[in-house]
Amino acid sequence: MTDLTAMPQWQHLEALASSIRDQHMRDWFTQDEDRAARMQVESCGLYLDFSKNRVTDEVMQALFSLADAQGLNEKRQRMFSGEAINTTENRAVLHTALRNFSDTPVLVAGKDVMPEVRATLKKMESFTQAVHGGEHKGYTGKPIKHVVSIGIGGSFLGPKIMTEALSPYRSDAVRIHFVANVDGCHIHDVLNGLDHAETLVVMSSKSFTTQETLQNTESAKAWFLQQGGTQQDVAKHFVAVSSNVDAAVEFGIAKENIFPMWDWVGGRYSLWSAIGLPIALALGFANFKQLLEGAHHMDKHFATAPNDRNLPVILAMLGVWYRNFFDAQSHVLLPYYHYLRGLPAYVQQLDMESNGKMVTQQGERVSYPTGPVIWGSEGTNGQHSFHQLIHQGHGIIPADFILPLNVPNQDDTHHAMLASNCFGQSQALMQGKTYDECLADLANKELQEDERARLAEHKTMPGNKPSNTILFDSLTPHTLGALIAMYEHKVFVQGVVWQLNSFDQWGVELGKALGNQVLAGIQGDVDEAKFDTSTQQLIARFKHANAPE
Ligand SMILES: O=P(O)(O)OC[C@H]1O[C@H](O)[C@H](O)[C@@H](O)[C@@H]1O
Repeated sequence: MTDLTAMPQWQHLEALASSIRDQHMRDWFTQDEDRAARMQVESCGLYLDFSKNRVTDEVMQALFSLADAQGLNEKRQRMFSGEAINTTENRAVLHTALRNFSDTPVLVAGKDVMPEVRATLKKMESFTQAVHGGEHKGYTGKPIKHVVSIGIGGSFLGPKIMTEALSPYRSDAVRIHFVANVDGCHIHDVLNGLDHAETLVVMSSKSFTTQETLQNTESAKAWFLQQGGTQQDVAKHFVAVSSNVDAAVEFGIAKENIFPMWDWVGGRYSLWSAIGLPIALALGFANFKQLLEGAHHMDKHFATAPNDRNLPVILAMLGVWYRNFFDAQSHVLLPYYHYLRGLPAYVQQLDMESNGKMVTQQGERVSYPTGPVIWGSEGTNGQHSFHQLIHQGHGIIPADFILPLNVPNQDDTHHAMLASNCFGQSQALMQGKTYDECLADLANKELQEDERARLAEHKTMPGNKPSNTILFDSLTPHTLGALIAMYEHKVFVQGVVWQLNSFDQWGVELGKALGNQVLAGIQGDVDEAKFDTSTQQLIARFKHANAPE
């Protein structure tokens, strides 16, 4: 494989980066009245203004050439058609099949997966309707009023964050609660006060081997039995979602209560599968289906739109530009919508678990930076804390501002303030405030000249800080589906450019394995001498603090 950094497309980008490094976006906007009108795209209900980026038309074309040279078209086609592009686990990558509402079959090793996908959706629909309609009753005959969703990682973030984002669509039929952490405080707080006879537990684990989820489900089961349920009643109150059906049955979940998924669905891409059951239970199946349809819409856009009109491709290549040619270490997501406050955490797993890698598909060490740190939180809160660093800190942190143009049940003044803060921040980041402007502001102050100069230096904002602004009419399930799929495909495109396998997660696997070994150490099942001395002393302290009196 050619070294990425030796490719002519890469070197051309390096030259372009040097040539524009000292230019300011502020001047570009003044000199080019059409800039904003040219650098905008709209599709699937999402509008993107990417004009506040440190790019010229020539840079964008050069970025697209790099994507093409890296085989984006062919690799995208291979993903959609079910080839085993996850080459370290020899798996297809088909979250797109889970939301495929076309008639096109999707083959994995020669077998069409669509009939199974449709059958599982049907099962989810019937189950959701039975719970909401009161036909699925608890063991005492009471209807289900509370759903406790247990899972972690992709089996938690998608259901939790999508449900939260679509709060205005929540069904009154049930209340949903999420438990992820193995920290007992979490499950204790959630179960405390619930009536076991009207509670349904949805246990979600693709692998059915995840320690946290197994333990939390055991604790929920113990609580259920302690409250008066019997082993026989468990079937009415516990269902599971897993690709490991045998392990789920062995664990004690009735076979008919298991919603299948498949190894070609990655954990962080799984909300579209039966892992989304808690979303359907919280919002109703019709809304869950709308979410899938929005994502399908984005899939079609991603597969067919030319690069310069293609939302995921544009976002991905801007990210490559800053990561590789401007040394940006991180990327910040700023949703200006309280219900979408979980988006940074969602994209954190999606992006960092996918592209936080240093070895190419061919097993060679990369010689260039790959996935950035993803972080962020809701606006306007961040403006009163970490935005300081984005405005005046060292280096650049590209930002995505995300705002619904309409919000349900809200005061117009609040929303106008929210929007003006959002637009005002991206404007401030772009234009900054010059030393001379700051000096002029201090002109009337009774200060010595050198003091005035010193203060002006502190107040100067360099500007030239890049951002995208993503707007949509209101956050419907359809729009949210499109938004999430857009970020999924952005991550895919970057993985293609960086030559990574975006679909495995060996780093996480090691942590899981070592965690289990340490547990065996704490429980006295293995010789502690096998651990390093630091780990030994930590275990010893823990044991001492927990020793029986
Ligand atoms: O669904 P499970 O098999 O329980 O896995 C839950 C999570 O486990 C790991 O930490 C993986 O890195 C995640 O991608 C996955 O979502």
